[in-house]
Amino acid sequence: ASRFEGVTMAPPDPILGVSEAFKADTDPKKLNLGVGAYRTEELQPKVLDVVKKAENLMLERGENKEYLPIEGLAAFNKATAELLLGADNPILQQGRVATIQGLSGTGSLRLAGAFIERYFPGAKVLISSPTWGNHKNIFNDSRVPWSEYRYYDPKTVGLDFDGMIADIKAAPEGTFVLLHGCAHNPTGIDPTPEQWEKIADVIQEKNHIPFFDVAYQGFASGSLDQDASSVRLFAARGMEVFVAQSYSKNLGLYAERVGAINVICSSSDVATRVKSQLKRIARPMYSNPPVHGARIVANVVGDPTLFNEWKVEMEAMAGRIKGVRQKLYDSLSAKDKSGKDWSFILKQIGMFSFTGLNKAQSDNMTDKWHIYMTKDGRISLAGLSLAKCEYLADAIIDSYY
Ligand SMILES: Cc1ncc(COP(=O)(O)O)c(CN[C@@](C)(CC(=O)O)C(=O)O)c1O
Repeated sequence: ASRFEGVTMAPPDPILGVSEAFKADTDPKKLNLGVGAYRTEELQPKVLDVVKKAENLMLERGENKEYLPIEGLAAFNKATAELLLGADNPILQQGRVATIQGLSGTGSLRLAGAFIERYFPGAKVLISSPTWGNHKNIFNDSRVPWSEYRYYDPKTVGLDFDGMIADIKAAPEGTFVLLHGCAHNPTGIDPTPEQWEKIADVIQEKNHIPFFDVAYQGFASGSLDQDASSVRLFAARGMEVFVAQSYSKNLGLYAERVGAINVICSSSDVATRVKSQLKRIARPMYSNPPVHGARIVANVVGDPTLFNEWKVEMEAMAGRIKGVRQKLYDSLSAKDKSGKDWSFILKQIGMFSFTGLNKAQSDNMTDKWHIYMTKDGRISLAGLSLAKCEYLADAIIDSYY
């Protein structure tokens, strides 16, 4: 008998497990609207042209494979903080940001979770209801307690803003409030600029610590600056802020695992100490991060021509998704005689649409129509083509009623 008798079978991941089921499906009509990974109109993965150009540059230079420092590639850390806050942000000149290159968004969130567990014993993280499924795993495994603030209102298929504010206000002073910088996952519903001001007010009033997860900067609206406006608003108020970043979606570096954790601190002295302790946590966790993707980001951002080309490609990706949103809305509106209002599909932003389909209805989408989606009713429009919108609309209407 094995020594591992006690090890039971883990359930498939609610998001990544959907891709596994999709791969196993042999039906030619199958459609993967599960994982938030960008596909072209031909439903193929996309390596951005600027990424290929940056890699060719790197190959010509023949760079070495020496270990990076624990905190990552310096040129990347500089570029990522400037992208987030704006290169001319006085916070950067004052040296008040501790930036550590992390293993993409997930690894950066995890590093922050370990830091919170170590330096804020008893503190809790407040996460949106619903939120990205892996947030709960990350804080559970970091041994940081969490609870939820109201976010999605099924009645209005919109933001339950009053509920959100009330729950943040009711949390014990010094709670970490996890906020999606833009393109909320899974709802695709973002606060308005006025609502962000009020969210910042209540967080300041309660002396909470804002913790942004920025996984879609530039990918949501097509503008890097617009998508960072919520974070910059909080930073401009002089708050100390955690911000996790990811280049999986906006630069298509999914499997390169490129991201960062930024801690905006009240002084450069504090930032220096915070950075030193984040390094101390990273060293026994993975020692130092992978160099390839970080060099790609540094090269793209560091070269004005490549940087501008990246912005054009990002706008094109965001634009393609807006195009399928419109086509899906038109198809549903044309086919659905019930008069249901499907306009939430147009109002939502980013790569997801929260359809309101329940688990049984989502199962029907898969079992009968071979359309793969997460069981919370989320569909990734990044995996949808214009050509497939009619088919998807038929499946949604068949499953809804
Ligand atoms: C809000 C949010 N934060 C962090 C991440 C982490 O991404 P990274 O580790 O690759 O940087 C994701 C990715 N969420 C995806 C796109 C993929 C996933 O589940 O990992 C999703 O389908 O929701 C995300 O949606």
